[in-house]
Amino acid sequence: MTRLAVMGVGRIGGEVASLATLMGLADELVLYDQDPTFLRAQVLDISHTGLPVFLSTDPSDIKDADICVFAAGLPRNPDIKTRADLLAANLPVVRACAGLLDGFSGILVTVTNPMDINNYLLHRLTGLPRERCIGFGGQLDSARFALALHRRGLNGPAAVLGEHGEHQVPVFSRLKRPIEENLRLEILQELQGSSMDVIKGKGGTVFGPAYHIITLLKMLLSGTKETIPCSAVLKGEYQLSDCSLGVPARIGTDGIREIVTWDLDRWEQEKMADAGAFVRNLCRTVVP
Ligand SMILES: NC(=O)C1=CN([C@@H]2O[C@H](COP(=O)(O)OP(=O)(O)OC[C@H]3O[C@@H](n4cnc5c(N)ncnc54)[C@H](O)[C@@H]3O)[C@@H](O)[C@H]2O)C=CC1
Ligand SMILES: O=C([O-])CC(=O)C(=O)O
Repeated sequence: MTRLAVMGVGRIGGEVASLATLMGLADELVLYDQDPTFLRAQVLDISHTGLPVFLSTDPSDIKDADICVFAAGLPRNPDIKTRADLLAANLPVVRACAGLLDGFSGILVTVTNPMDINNYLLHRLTGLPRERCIGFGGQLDSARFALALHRRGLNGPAAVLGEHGEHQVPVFSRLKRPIEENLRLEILQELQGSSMDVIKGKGGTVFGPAYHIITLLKMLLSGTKETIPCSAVLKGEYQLSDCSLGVPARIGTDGIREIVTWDLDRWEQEKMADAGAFVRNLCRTVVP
């Protein structure tokens, strides 16, 4: 029996709950949202698939979930420039929802922006071990990076580390040929703006994130031990601590099995250090 909880069943949470049902990933879904009318509508809509999934809206069922996807809170609109600008608005949401995770011992997948800071905050507020707190965003950024490379006729493993935000760190040193600084900066700038193009056009990103969240859930449920970029609470890895940041991590049924150390080049090391400093400073403002 697999129980999946989704907190915040809007654009992202709703799509994940729907896809998980369609793909038969969970036997039980616990859905939670602050808007009871909307929550009821989402539950009814999923139930009308007729698929054999037990649906609960009782928040006390969240604590027994195997995995909880946290997607509650405000998304960006074209007036909100960076994901970090959502921190103040989503802080009360994270604090309120952390209370519902009392006694939860499954794996928490944090999606709500600013995701890295929220993942760290939820780790601290819930006391969940860091291996069970996975911040989602690196897979999505990496897919966008792969597209940017492909458009330029470049190939190779595309991975983005660092912040899920302005301080993202595309890893160029693992590509087949050296990439000079100007092109790196051009691609970085393109990646920084890629989700805003979707937000401006349709109100928010959904298909891309939902696909990669589902892929992550499948990894967690099957234990394939793949290495993916995701945000992890760091204790000295990449010379960083007291924050959560995008790093390569081997995933298994218990969450993060190992944070993998890649040899980054000087440009990437500097960008990682900048990302770490930026996220750590924000973490300090929210963690007592
Ligand atoms: N990490 C990533 O790669 C991505 C992160 N995001 C982030 O995910 C979050 C959700 O985005 P969307 O689904 O597009 O937003 P949305 O507005 O469609 O859905 C958010 C849901 O959260 C609910 N909510 C708000 N406050 C709540 C509370 N205190 N308790 C329970 N539910 C609450 C709302 O009622 C709403 O249904 C945003 O912060 C967005 O920036 C979105 C896409 C990708
Ligand atoms: O950009 C945003 O606000 C939503 C998000 O995190 C993404 O799609 O990567």
